Amino acid sequence: MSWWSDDDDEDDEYDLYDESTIRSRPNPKGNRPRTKTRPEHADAEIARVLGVDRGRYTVLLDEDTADERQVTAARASELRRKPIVTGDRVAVVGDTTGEEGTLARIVRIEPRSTLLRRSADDTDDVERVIVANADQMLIVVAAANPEPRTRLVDRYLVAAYDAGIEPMLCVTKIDLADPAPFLENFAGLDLPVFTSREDHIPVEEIKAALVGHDTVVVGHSGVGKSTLVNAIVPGAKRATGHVNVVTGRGRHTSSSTVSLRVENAEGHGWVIDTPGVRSFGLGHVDTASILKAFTDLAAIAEDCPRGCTHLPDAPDCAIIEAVEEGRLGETGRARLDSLQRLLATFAR
Ligand SMILES: Nc1nc2c(ncn2[C@@H]2O[C@H](COP(=O)(O)OP(=O)(O)OP(=O)(O)O)[C@@H](O)[C@H]2O)c(=O)[nH]1
Ligand SMILES: [Zn+2]
Repeated sequence: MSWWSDDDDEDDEYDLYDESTIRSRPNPKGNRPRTKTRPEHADAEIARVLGVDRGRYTVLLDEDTADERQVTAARASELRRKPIVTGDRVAVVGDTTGEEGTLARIVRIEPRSTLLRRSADDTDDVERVIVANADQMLIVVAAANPEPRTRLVDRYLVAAYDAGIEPMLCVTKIDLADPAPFLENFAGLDLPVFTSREDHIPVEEIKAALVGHDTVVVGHSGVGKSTLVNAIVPGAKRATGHVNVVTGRGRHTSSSTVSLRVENAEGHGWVIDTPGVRSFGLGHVDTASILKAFTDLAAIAEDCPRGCTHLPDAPDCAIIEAVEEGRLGETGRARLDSLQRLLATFAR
């Protein structure tokens, strides 16, 4: 089962294993809620969640110090069903030595700077969280085999914009097709673009963009994402698969989300590699969160009539007027086209 398909349900089966079986003594003072009288876990240490696997969390403690270590942890029952995801910063207590067979306990989720979410499909308002605290998204798409799909990239872009995450694009397999026609679709966006082929991956260029950031890497199965990640993070050992020449689909060879450290002479950053995405519903996205990614256009939209859709038939739309008057320069038209394409497809 894909980790994307239903994280919450997975937790159900494993609730058995969390620390709820270890009860604290009953509160002698009576009926105030137990959480209020509990110590505030002042001794808790803050850790980075590297990965989640069947109710167990791999967390990193004392990051960037001599004591840095990976620890296995379970969620405390007081967290109830709050999802904890890769990239979360959490407070852990208990045995945090990380020694074989030990299990620490996650008692708190720290406030998140960003949260990448999806819904089961576009009509679903229930959100699932995917990755926390990423500030960049690297969208990997193949120039061919499988054929690039503008709409899928649009979906990633909207998810990133909605979360306040900066998107970047890497087109792989440029030995198989010229990526230029596909890239024209995104000419109006401030989207850094890398192009890559297996025998000539721009490793240093990509690393330079990743160092100092937490980057979630997304892409459809078979696009060469693992090949790319393995090149950027030597030793990552992301499983690579083979594309079925008939269907163009890859086998789902990388099935879990992992955090990998990416390094160069300047420093390091984190790459969060997600398994091939099959569904990426955007039922929770609204017009405002798409528009806010187009900073310049958003400023102009303040002069739009109330409730303006900014779509081609919108009366007195200030953005459309600005573009028609040439006030947004040569790229203005392309940016408006991109905005309208995303709004028409995803906004509600
Ligand atoms: N021609 C060509 N093939 C490539 C390139 N990059 C990767 N491939 C091949 O594409 C296939 C899929 O690559 P992976 O790296 O496994 O793709 P993935 O996106 O990680 O796929 P999953 O593991 O299924 O998520 C492999 O056979 C690679 O050798 C490229 O630049 N050009
Ligand atoms: Zn408008």
